Parts: sequence; C-alpha cells; structure tokens
Amino acid sequence: MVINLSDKHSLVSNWVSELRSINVQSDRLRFRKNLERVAEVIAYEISKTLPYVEEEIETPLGTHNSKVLKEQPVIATILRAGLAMHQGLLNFFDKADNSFISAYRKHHKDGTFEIALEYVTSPDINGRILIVSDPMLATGASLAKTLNVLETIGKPAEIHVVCAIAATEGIEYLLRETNNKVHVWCGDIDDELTAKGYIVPGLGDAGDLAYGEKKQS
Ligand SMILES: O=P(O)(O)OC[C@H]1O[C@H](OP(=O)(O)OP(=O)(O)O)[C@H](O)[C@@H]1O
Ligand SMILES: O=c1cc[nH]c(=O)[nH]1
Ligand SMILES: [Mg+2]
Repeated sequence: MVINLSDKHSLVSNWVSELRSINVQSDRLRFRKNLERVAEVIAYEISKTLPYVEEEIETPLGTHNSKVLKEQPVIATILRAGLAMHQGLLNFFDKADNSFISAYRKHHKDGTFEIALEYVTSPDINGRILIVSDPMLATGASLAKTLNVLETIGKPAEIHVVCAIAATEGIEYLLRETNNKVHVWCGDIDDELTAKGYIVPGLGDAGDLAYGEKKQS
C-alpha cells in the first residue's frame, strides 16, 4: 500500500513545498522542523490503522471506557538524515521502542556508489509493528538494505515506511524487494531520478540540508 499525503491538500503539502524551496530550505532549523511535522502527521495517520483495546480509565468524576493503543510500535530510522523524522514519530508514539541504523552512500571514483551499513541497534522486532523513517526514498537501496538487516533481528508483524519525498522507481523497487509487504507513507511522490540517484525535482540532499555538508566518503 502506498499513501501519498499530498494527494489531498493539507498543511503537509505546504511543509513539503518549504522543504523543496531553495529560498526556504537553507534555514536548517525550519528544514528539520518541517521534516519533524510531516512525520508527526504521518504518525497520526498510521495510528488510525493500528489496533486499540478498551481500558477502563478512572477520572476524578467517574470511569470511562477508553480506546488505547494495544501495543507500542518499534520506530527505526536511518542515520543521519532520518533523525528529524524520527523525532516527529517519537513525539506521537512517545512510548515506542527505538532502532537506529547507519546507512550512507559510499561513492566510488567511477561515480557509482554502494550503501555502507555499519551500525544497527534495535530491540527485538519479532511480531512487532515496525515504523521506519528516512526522508528520501530515492533508488530504495538504503531502505531495502535496512529492512533486510532488521529482518535478521526478527520478523515484524507489519512494516510502515515513512518518507518526506519518495521516487516512483524507489517505491517500486522497495515493494518488489519486500514482496509488497511494506506500507509506504510519504509527503509527496516524484517521478524522476538523476543518473546519480537524486530525486527530481526532490529537494536536494536531505542530510546535508538538515545537518550540514559532509566530506565525501
Ligand atoms: O533510496 P536511496 O537511493 O538509497 O537514497 C536515499 C538515501 O540517501 C540519503 O542518505 P545519504 O546517503 O545521503 O546519507 P546521509 O543521511 O548521511 O545524508 C537518504 O537519507 C536516504 O537514506
Ligand atoms: O534526492 C535525494 C536522494 C538521496 N538522498 C537525498 O538526500 N536526496
Ligand atoms: Mg545525504
């Protein structure tokens, strides 16, 4: 299942437009905040699909049969660009367990790159609801590799992928690699990728915009 939140006009389209704009995105604080609030809205949308149980809650004046989240999800993110969206998910799923994975594009002299994945820390995800955030789903290689590695830790009951902007090609690759088992939630979808795997029109390099340019590795 693929859900593009820009299909319906809401503040999400507004925030994604600010993420894209060369006139706004250089304000790093605003860039990170916009990623965070896109993730907050997606967290809320995901929350509508999760199981709830009734719990008798005592108020100062009586009792109420409330619906509360049946189980806490595991929220995972891909360092470094995913950190701001991770915070947005954690603001809403405030009791969640957390996983962190480092994956980055290691560039070769011939212009090609591979995904270097060096650090994984995670609770047991077996049978759990797993929500993985990364602002950009470009070729899909980083997310596919991340999900592969997480599957060695346990088999989640369901997997939700959360992005600010996803490329059509990357979504198709990820769905193929996971046998259509993931739900992809994104702020917007673009149709083009450059030869170097950048989303067009996209927004540029999300990690650099949020945290500063890094020395090429
Ligand atoms: O779908 P893909 O083609 O794999 O590309 C997307 C990945 O690229 C970016 O990370 P990057 O490698 O720039 O690392 P960073 O977070 O350190 O900026 C982005 O945050 C994704 O993880
Ligand atoms: O367009 C892209 C592709 C990968 N990573 C980014 O930050 N932006
Ligand atoms: Mg980057």
